[in-house]
Amino acid sequence: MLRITDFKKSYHRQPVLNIPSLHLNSGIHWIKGVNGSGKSTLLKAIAGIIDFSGDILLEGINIRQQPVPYRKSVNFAEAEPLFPEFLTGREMISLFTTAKQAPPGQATAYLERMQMQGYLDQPLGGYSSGMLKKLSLVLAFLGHPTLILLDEPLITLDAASLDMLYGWIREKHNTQGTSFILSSHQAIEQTALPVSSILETAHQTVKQLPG
Ligand SMILES: Nc1ncnc2c1ncn2[C@@H]1O[C@H](COP(=O)(O)OP(=O)(O)OP(=O)(O)O)[C@@H](O)[C@H]1O
Repeated sequence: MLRITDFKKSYHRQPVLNIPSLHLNSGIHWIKGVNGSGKSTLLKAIAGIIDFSGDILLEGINIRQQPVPYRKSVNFAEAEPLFPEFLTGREMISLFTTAKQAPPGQATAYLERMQMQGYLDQPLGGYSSGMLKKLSLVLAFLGHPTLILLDEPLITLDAASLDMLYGWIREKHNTQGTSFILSSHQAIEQTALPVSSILETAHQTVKQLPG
């Protein structure tokens, strides 16, 4: 599903990640590692929003040579989402529905299940961190991506929303074959999510362990 080769990333000439080769099969992958070990950097590179050297291919689509089809195949929810404060939740949903060519009714179903209808018309500047998190997660599920990247999706969610999110991941994976890479500092129980592999960032590289 995802193939990374000769990957190198530095910030201000300071090396952060060096991954000679990494191949992920279709599945749900959990990325863990201590603070500052490079989890967000790896997810942002796979999402195509930061520069790096090397190659990333998703189902054979090269991030550099075919950037538009590649970006259409990947959805990303950041750890601490930042949205324009003057837009409403409904406007963000509308933008992403168009950009991701989401089928009619898809967003509404997610919004109802997360009980977000009551504040969708408020400007995002007034959203709490949990409300922003839920919005970013709904946006990441829109359309039919091959891969969904979720950076720290579990933080700031209440227990009911967390159960809902686990259900969405299982459902999207089982019904559409969507793969996931999600970072989390807290352990993910196999009963909540069937984890195919664990990726551990340490010593400027990534080690893959069985799930
Ligand atoms: N924009 C940036 N400019 C400079 N250095 C950065 C930048 N972003 C990340 N870094 C550095 O890269 C390294 C990896 O950071 P990254 O955010 O990827 O780690 P992380 O594993 O996601 O951390 P955390 O668990 O704390 O979220 C850190 O040393 C960090 O200081």
